[in-house]
Amino acid sequence: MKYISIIGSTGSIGTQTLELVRANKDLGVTALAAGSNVDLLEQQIREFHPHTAVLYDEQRAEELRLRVKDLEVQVLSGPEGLIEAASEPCCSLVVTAVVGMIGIKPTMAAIRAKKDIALANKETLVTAGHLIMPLAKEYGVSIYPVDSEHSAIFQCLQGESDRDVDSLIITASGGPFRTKTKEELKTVTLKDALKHPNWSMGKKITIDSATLVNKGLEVIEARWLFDIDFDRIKVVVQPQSIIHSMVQFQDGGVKAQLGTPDMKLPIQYALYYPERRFLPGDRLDFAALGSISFEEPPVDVLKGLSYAYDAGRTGGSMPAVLNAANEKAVALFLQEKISFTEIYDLIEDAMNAHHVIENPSLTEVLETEQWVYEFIESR
Ligand SMILES: NC(=O)C1=CN([C@@H]2O[C@H](COP(=O)(O)OP(=O)(O)OC[C@H]3O[C@@H](n4cnc5c(N)ncnc54)[C@H](OP(=O)(O)O)[C@@H]3O)[C@@H](O)[C@H]2O)C=CC1
Ligand SMILES: CC(=O)[C@@H](O)[C@H](O)COP(=O)(O)O
Ligand SMILES: [Mn+2]
Repeated sequence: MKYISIIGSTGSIGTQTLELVRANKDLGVTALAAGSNVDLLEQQIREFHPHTAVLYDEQRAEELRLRVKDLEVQVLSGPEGLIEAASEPCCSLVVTAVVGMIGIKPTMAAIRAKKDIALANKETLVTAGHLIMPLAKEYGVSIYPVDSEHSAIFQCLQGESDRDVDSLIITASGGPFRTKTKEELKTVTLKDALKHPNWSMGKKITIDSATLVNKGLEVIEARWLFDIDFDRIKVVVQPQSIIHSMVQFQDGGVKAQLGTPDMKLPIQYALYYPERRFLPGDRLDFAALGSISFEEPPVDVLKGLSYAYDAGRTGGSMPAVLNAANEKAVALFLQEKISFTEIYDLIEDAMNAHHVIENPSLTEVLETEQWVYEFIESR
């Protein structure tokens, strides 16, 4: 039996992870954590019987405590609750499926408790990769990528030697605004931005795909996961999202991982690595597909990717600035308080105003996040 904890169990990645638990009798759940969705977390507790359940929101946690008092489950709240869920003694792997920098501390706690990590929460590596990767090494913990592109690269790298790798080629769908002009982008709506062409995901990452910030975050995530320079990480638009990413080798050969757009494959690969398991679902029908195409990323219009290369190459606290400004800007866009293109303005202004801290500590990363929020609020 393999026991897992899921931080962010009520979201897109969390619920798909639980579908896999439901389908595989050798998986069990020790802890489930979410933000405020009391109804769904109650259902999940009744079905999966974790020892620990966490709602970040203390009031909702109190409501949950009353609702599940017939069960043997401890209900916790707040940042300490997330840390406890991530360090549950019986679990061997933590799925980090929470959205945003709130994932940093539970991920570090899980590593210190010697849990392997199935990492979906890319914001943690983007902002604190310089702390997370050495910590994982120190504690002998594996970090398995769940993000589809990074899982694809990880799959392509199996059986290969690092010294034979020339470059990583991350594919991008281009999002719903792939072919828009700068002028057209000014009038797009929230509804337009939430229509991802290929993937069904949480709202924040769906907006990030539309701005190309998602691809930028993924470039920085790849830099940490695969310990490779930015010059050797390339991005190509592959609008059908059939090729999930590729690795080019020194001899010119290229390996790609292909599949239908279904996150259950990368999640399952991370849960069972190095074993592959049967997974029901549609299979690719190449003849019916006819063709797959490639394009240059439209970096002059969708500026998220360029910001990320700049932030990544600058290093230090700059990726945290990019990420925090984006998290705040996307939240404002989702509340329809700013326009789509103002997401770029907020990121650019925050990055321009920031004085970089080299090799920031965790405290400095979190202070940088706070500085960005205050900077944006004071504008
Ligand atoms: N969805 C996808 O297909 C993919 C997602 N990812 C990455 O995975 C992560 C999760 O994305 P996704 O599943 O789409 O996001 P969702 O918005 O669907 O889910 C987010 C989850 O995080 C929980 N959460 C939010 N705030 C807190 C908090 N303060 N404390 C505890 N839990 C909290 C939510 O709980 P509640 O429901 O209560 O708000 C929910 O369970 C992101 O980093 C994303 O970039 C990467 C690749 C693909
Ligand atoms: C499923 C997944 O991993 C997402 O990150 C997805 O890749 C988003 O697609 P684009 O950012 O390429 O539109
Ligand atoms: Mn991805």
